[in-house]
Amino acid sequence: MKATINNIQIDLSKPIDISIPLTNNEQNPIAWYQNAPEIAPVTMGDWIGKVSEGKSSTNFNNIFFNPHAHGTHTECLGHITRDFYSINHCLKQFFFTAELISVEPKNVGEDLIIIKEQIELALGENSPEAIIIRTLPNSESKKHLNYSNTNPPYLEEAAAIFIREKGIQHLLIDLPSVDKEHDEGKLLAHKAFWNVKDVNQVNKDARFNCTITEMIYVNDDVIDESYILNLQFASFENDASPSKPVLYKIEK
Ligand SMILES: N[C@@H](CC(=O)c1ccccc1NC=O)C(=O)O
Repeated sequence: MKATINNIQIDLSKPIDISIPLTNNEQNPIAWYQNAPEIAPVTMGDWIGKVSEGKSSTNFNNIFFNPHAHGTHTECLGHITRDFYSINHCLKQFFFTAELISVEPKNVGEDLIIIKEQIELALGENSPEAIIIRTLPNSESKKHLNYSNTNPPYLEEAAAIFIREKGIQHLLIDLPSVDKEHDEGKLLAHKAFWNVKDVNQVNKDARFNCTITEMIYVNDDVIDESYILNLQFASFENDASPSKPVLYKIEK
């Protein structure tokens, strides 16, 4: 099935899924000092919600997980504000022009940092609605890592300001955070991207409709270029929700 969006043609039968599957074992990626997610049958007395156990006609699992800690998720500025803002209210459109770029974070002291100049160079003249940042090296282990206390790479504040000033509304990255793991709550890149000046009293010109998606994984065979992004998430009324970003190649 092909679709033409403005003058752009995409093939809906060729989705490129850049989400990470969520499982209930140690193979699942983990961040922020959590244990693995739990997916297990409901039990009531000696009844167990699992067909293979012989008592239930259906498989009927409870799931316990944390959107920020356990995989691909999309968040709104409610992630850092005193007041409650929900991703389900902030994000009401789901198709965007997008640019995939690959960058190798730079060694600065003990940190690995993505700097403004790298984003600027990789974007060139492009002004997409969404930017997808694939960090190099692009090890498959990103789908299984326990990031806790590993000080993963992050975006410098100037890079986040640059992305905001470019008018880019959606930022997707294959790391657990756009900010340094232990930063005493400074959250410089989050604040810069959303233009949040005071988390206790959100300014009117904060970017309420902009989102950050973390812990994606983009396979090596997907090349850096322009795509159409379909950014979907489960309709949780929460600052963040597990999400399923999907790319479509632009057919020339
Ligand atoms: N860096 C923050 C913590 C932080 O960023 C964070 C903590 C728990 C869950 C998610 C977090 N950030 C996600 O982008 C701090 O050190 O206070």
